[in-house]
Amino acid sequence: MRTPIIAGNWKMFKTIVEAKEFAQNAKAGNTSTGVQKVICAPFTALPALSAELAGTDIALGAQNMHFEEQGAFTGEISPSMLKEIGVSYVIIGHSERRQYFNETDETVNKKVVAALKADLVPIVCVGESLEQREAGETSDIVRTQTEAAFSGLTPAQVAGSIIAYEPIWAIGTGRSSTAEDANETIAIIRSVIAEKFGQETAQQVRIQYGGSVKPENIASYMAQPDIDGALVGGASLVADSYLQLVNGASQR
Ligand SMILES: O=C[C@H](O)COP(=O)(O)O
Repeated sequence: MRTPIIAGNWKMFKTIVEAKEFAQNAKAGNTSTGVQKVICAPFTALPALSAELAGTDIALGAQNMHFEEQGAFTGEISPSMLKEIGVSYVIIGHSERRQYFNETDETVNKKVVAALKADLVPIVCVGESLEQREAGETSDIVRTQTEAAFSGLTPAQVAGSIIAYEPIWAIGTGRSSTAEDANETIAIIRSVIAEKFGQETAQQVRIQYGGSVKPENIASYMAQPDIDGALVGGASLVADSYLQLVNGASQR
């Protein structure tokens, strides 16, 4: 049985003061068990969150990192810098980074390799645009992105990673994929993992859905057999809403 995982992706929201306030509220209302909880915050808020959330079961994630350990890469953050401040997860290949910051399948792969080497759990994002969906290319796109992201890795490394299926047209739009459609594409991603790394790995790797997930619809996603949680943007910004998502996932 795969443990559900609810990861909040705050994107470029929250100052340190706002992040601390979230952490205090989340700690006060955090009663659910059986769900892995992760908050992926802006770099600047991570040290304060690390201190506030110490001793809780809410883990910290970053939203990006460089694949090199150090070097002349102005503005970048390395895997060990994240580890040093108590980060355990890192989102890699989010569609916003692919779209606005030149992230490619090749850099995604390098980052996944570097994250695992540094003992960070990568949350690898894949997903199609509306144009690609309407052209019937969804399964080809997620196949290509999944194969590329995990190229050269061992089955154990893949089993320990998280995949987030996020159809780009559903991100921040309020237009979520139906739970059935999301499950269908996630099952395709799982079958790609099975082909490349074996059935056992495919049954172990956790695959989230992301795109306009809210407390009101989380249960419908969690009721699907292949959906193991959610990567949530907007609805993870308020502690009460984030905890409701966690509660929804714990009732699976
Ligand atoms: O990483 C999270 C996703 O981009 C989803 O964002 P959203 O929940 O605001 O649609």
